[in-house]
Amino acid sequence: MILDDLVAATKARLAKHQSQLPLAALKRQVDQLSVNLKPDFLSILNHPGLHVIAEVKKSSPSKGTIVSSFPYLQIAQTYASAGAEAVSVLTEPKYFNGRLNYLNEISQALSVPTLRKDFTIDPYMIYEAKANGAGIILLIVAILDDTQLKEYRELAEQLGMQAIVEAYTKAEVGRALKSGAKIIGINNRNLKDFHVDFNNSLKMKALVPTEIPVIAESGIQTQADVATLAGAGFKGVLIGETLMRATDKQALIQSFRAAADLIESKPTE
Ligand SMILES: O=C(O)c1ccccc1NCC(=O)[C@H](O)[C@H](O)COP(=O)(O)O
Repeated sequence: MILDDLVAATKARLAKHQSQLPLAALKRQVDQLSVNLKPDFLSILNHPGLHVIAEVKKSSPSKGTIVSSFPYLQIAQTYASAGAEAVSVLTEPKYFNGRLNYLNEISQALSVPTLRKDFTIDPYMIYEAKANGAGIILLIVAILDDTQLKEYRELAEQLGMQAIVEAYTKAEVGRALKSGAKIIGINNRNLKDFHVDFNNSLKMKALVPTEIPVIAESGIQTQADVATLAGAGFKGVLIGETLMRATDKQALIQSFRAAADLIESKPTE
């Protein structure tokens, strides 16, 4: 099963990183970082409207190579100048062709927060995210136990970051809420078989109290999709493949934002 493979590969990578840079040394790097002046992601989501989180992703397990040309910094800069309010950067190397240095360079270049998109399985990876400039990490409910979910989110917050706690099923949404998640991501992609169902996020959103911002993730393709999610009360959309394949990324992000704004400005009946 792909999720097991992803976790196994992450464990091997983690062990390698820990032997190259022990946790104590990584913590010292984090202690020496200058103060983060970027907007806080939770405050961004709490502003009215739907916020676009645009993803920098070269490959994926479900699609293989998405783009052959990958000027990651330029792509991230285009996203931010088009109005994306956060940029997600894949750092998983084996299945997504991601790199930590992409996160580092993009974080340094942008004034919007960056998400370390990876399979967080150990506190070490949270310090690594911080050391490489991330303002947000991802915690996937399906690969963490209840104690890890709570402790890893709290560690991220202590380090001045936010955690998106990602759920796919009703039970996972329940566990995300129980763990005290302040931001919930609902995936439309089943990470066990890659199947994407756009309606999954719409169904699961109803289980989350309205005061907790919810982000819809995966398989978002059109202005109509974005409008539907805005109308359903989502606070964010995480969009990867559609943007990566777009020739005019700026125009596409602007059209998504316009579609969301149109719904926001409609008077309620
Ligand atoms: O994208 C995949 O194939 C994938 C497979 C297994 C685990 C995670 C996977 N993707 C990570 C993501 O969550 C997406 O990159 C993100 O939600 C954006 O999705 P999309 O807009 O469909 O590229």
